[in-house]
Amino acid sequence: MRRLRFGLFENAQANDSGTATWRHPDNQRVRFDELAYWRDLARLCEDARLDFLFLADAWGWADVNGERPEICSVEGLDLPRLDPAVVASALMAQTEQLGLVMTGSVLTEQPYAFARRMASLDQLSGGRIGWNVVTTGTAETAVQAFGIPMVPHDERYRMADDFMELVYKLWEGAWEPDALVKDKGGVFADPSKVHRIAHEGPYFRSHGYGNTAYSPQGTPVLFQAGASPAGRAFGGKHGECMFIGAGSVAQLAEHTRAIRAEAVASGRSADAVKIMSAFACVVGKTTADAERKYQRVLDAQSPEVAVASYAWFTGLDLSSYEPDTPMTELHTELSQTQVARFAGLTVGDVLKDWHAHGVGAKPVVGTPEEIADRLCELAEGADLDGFLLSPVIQPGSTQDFVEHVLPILRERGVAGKEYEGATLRERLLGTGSAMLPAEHPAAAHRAGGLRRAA
Ligand SMILES: Cc1cc2nc3c(=O)[nH]c(=O)nc-3n(C[C@H](O)[C@H](O)[C@H](O)COP(=O)(O)O)c2cc1C
Repeated sequence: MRRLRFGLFENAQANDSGTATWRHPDNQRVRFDELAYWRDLARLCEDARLDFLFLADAWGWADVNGERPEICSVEGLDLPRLDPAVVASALMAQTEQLGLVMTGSVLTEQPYAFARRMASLDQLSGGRIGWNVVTTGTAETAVQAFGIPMVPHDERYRMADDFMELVYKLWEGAWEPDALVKDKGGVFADPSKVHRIAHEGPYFRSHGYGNTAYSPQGTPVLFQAGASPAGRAFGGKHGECMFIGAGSVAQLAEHTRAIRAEAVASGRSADAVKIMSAFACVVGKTTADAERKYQRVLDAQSPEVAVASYAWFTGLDLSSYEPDTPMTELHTELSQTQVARFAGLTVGDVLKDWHAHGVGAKPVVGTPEEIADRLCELAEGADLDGFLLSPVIQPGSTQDFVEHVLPILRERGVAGKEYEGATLRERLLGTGSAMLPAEHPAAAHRAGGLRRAA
């Protein structure tokens, strides 16, 4: 079996994934607004040699009939949060090798400013930055906050394509990697390696010079998690690493086949995209012990969050439908995945279940051996390249995984013991280069001879 990659899913807010676990006595997530919480967590990841810490993000909030329900404040469901770029920036100083991946939205960001922010992070971290490209699941409320028009689901992916082309020009084409000479007796930068860029796209335009020079990776490692047909096509074209939700071997295998087929359709090789599934687990000394531990997590959560939480991700108010309405009758311009995954169920079923794990799936609950077995079964059966550990509570879930499950995976030779490669791209993609490979669409925007040499 191939060597698997591991990342930790995080979110700079008190709760995660549409659940409200903050009341659990051992859950430290409620300290998301303290630097010490993030420092300790990042060091835990780095000491365990996890490949990266991922900071998810959302701009929007839950909206039911034009109002943010009170339960959202009572349970800290959707807001408040911190900016992931600021958290990543703080954490690069607390770590030396850990990859730092953050979500950034093509709907709300300005590409020129965003390109500079990411290049700055990549520069100062020595090439440890990844960007999870999202079109924003919570778009309907986010656009109100930004005072911009709503863009329908599939069009947001066309907008994303345009955004990518512009940031590729800035990251790959504006400054050549060896443009900075810094020779005090000669030149600071070689003018022949600094290029004017021009972009006149359907959504974005920019003319002029890049505000930052070529960073260690040029383009940060590109992550993507769209699961709708438009999302998969976008991921197959641009993504280097795709996140998929948790599921059965058959469900995950269907996802990986579709994503790899999209990569091939975009002229890339099937394994150019590394696919990581979200994975939550509750570890116990015995299966019964783990079940008890999980029950305490469930008991800490209020079922009242379900309506608001589902509306946050989909804009749909499930309380306004008859409970026996089939989920297939519902449509959203927000996260279509969160409707499609419940195809065989009714509105009532989803309302009963959603508060327990929100966008996530039920965790694997068991002994370290049972969890390691399940991870191996999923990876092998569904052609996965790794897992994104989704903690149930923090830092307990991460500690349990690192102390009890990871050593078993190492013994089996499926998890690495040391970081290999200096940059996040070299480590995750095994490309032997910090730069994107020549077959990736970004490489077409590279300036001069570097494009051919890549
Ligand atoms: C592991 C994982 C992490 C995700 N992180 C984010 C995130 O941080 N922000 C966000 O808006 N959507 C996030 N998503 C959702 C997707 O990126 C995508 O926006 C959503 O599924 C809607 O697009 P779709 O209809 O194409 O699936 C995540 C999905 C998965 C599986």
